[in-house]
Amino acid sequence: MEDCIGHDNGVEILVEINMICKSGPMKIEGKVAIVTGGGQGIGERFCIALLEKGANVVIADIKTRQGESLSKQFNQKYGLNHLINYTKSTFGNVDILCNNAGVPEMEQWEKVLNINLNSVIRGTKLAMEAMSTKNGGRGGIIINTASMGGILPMPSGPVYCASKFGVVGFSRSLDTCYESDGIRVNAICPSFAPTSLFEASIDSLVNANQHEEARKMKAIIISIDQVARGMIQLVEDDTKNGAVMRITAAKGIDYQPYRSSKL
Ligand SMILES: NC(=O)C1=CN([C@@H]2O[C@H](COP(=O)(O)OP(=O)(O)OC[C@H]3O[C@@H](n4cnc5c(N)ncnc54)[C@H](O)[C@@H]3O)[C@@H](O)[C@H]2O)C=CC1
Ligand SMILES: CC/C=C\C[C@H](O)/C=C/C=C\C=C\C=C\C(=O)[C@@H](O)C/C=C\CCC(=O)O
Repeated sequence: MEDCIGHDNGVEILVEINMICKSGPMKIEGKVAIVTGGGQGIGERFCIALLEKGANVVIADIKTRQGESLSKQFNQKYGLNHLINYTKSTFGNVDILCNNAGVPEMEQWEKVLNINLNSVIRGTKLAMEAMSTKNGGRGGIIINTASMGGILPMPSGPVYCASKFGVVGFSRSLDTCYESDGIRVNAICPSFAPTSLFEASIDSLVNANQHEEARKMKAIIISIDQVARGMIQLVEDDTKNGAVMRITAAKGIDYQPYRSSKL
């Protein structure tokens, strides 16, 4: 939650007032995490970061071959039982959900909304049922991958942008779930990170002769490691709930200030 606390030379001072949910950081070791779109790119890096912290990780990806091959690699590196490969069977005690799968702007715009927004809503609702302390669950954290395109307009990807604005609004609106269900929901908004999705978007711009736009995007690139660090920070910081984390080349990891979360 953020509120305006005053004015300084006409500039409103915004401050984040985040509810303190629990004392001490959330321990990731031994927790069960699901990462959608975990087969490559940002999601793959999320899986590694969670495994390094000792979580059990379920990789949920449409590219099953990639997911299976990663499972094998991760099992060798992080030991057996560190990977649970069938999402449904683990939903009983899921602690962390990273709703991360996503696609870039494409002609079939309904598909963009289905994957980038509807799946995030569906996944969140399913996980909340499993996590809710009201249903005997032990609470948990949901991190929805949005984008800086969920904060700023994107003339080259209006539907992608709409989907990510949706993810941000949805995640912020669920900040009350901690009180009733023991679940924190946060959104993470990276700028541009070097992945297949990013490369595909650059190619589309180049094919459309939008070289300047492509150049600008490449000039403010961040690393997928930075994004994973942000995700771990959101998981471990129990004070973050309904927060919108930005990750940009200009400012690194910080939070989007909003005037008020409530009507
Ligand atoms: N790369 C970038 O510059 C940025 C990406 N993002 C977001 O980060 C997330 C991950 O993107 P990247 O790693 O860049 O892309 P990527 O294309 O490298 O990886 C996306 C993964 O999601 C999977 N996926 C796609 N549709 C799926 C579905 N229906 N079910 C399950 N898995 C599915 C793909 O198979 C792929 O493994 C996306 O939500 C994207 O919008 C946000 C900001 C910046
Ligand atoms: C279409 C697919 C390509 C990339 C996917 C990605 O999700 C899209 C990102 C869209 C927009 C990114 C904008 C990034 C902007 C910046 O990093 C800086 O201009 C903003 C810097 C600081 C913002 C904080 C502030 O307002 O002070």
